[in-house]
Amino acid sequence: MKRIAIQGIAGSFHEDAARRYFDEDIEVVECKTFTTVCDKIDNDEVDYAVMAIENSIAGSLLNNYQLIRDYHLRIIGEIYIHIQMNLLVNDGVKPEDIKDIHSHPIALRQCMEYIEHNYPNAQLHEKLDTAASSKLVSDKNLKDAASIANLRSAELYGLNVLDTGIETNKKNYTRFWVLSKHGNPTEGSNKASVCFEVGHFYGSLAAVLNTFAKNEINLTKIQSVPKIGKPNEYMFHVDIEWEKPDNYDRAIHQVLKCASSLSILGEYQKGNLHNE
Ligand SMILES: O=C(O)C(=O)C[C@]1(C(=O)O)C=C[C@@H](O)C=C1
Repeated sequence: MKRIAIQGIAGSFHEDAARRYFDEDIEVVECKTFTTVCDKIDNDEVDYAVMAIENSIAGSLLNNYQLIRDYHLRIIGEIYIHIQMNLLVNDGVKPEDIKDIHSHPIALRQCMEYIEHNYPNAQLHEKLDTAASSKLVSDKNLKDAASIANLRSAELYGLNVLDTGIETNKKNYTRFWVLSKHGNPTEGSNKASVCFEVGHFYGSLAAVLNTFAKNEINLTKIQSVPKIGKPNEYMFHVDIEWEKPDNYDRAIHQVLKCASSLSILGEYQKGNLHNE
């Protein structure tokens, strides 16, 4: 059975992403931090990892770009999960009892309008993941607290659903990458994630982007990530898609001539969007 590392515990969105991507029996290895996730792949303790890279409301997880580069991990796939948030409580807890709300910081951000409108005086507590907040509320049998998490965590930890669909924007998606230590391009790849640096002179970034355009390569995301310890220096991470593999090969060849460094982090199949 494949072993998959995630940041978080059973019932988190990471677990959901892992189970949906592999669509077979997997063993989920729970980790406290993303660094532990990377260590586990590096030490061959797991076969793959699933890692959130961006959310349609909260934006990119910049530190995860850095980790993937530092650990030389390969991106072998991606999956988009439709994120729906729920307010979960123990038996007998009513809305007026709630003084504390526990969740992952990004999940709290996704529900801020609801919280401010319904629980303006509640104390917010940031936890490592949404499921850990449900587990805490349940384990301690808190009668004045709620967690914000998904429905599976309510089932797993025996909580009741007080309110559902509480995220501010209903088009709330998180994109997860599937990572491995080694890995060849996935068969039938039509997407790649690459990162590069350019010199500090006019037109250097434009030259790289024009090379993609000229070769009919569709740029789906560009993200600049600061280089730690080197002020004003950035790595550019781009996601690109193609219809004809030859166009991709030619574009990469040409980019090598105009970028000062180029790494291909992974070539994989464009991910599907999964609804809850
Ligand atoms: O806390 C969880 O359940 C997670 O899987 C983490 C996470 C994230 O990192 O953004 C995943 C999806 C949601 O956007 C909220 C939280």
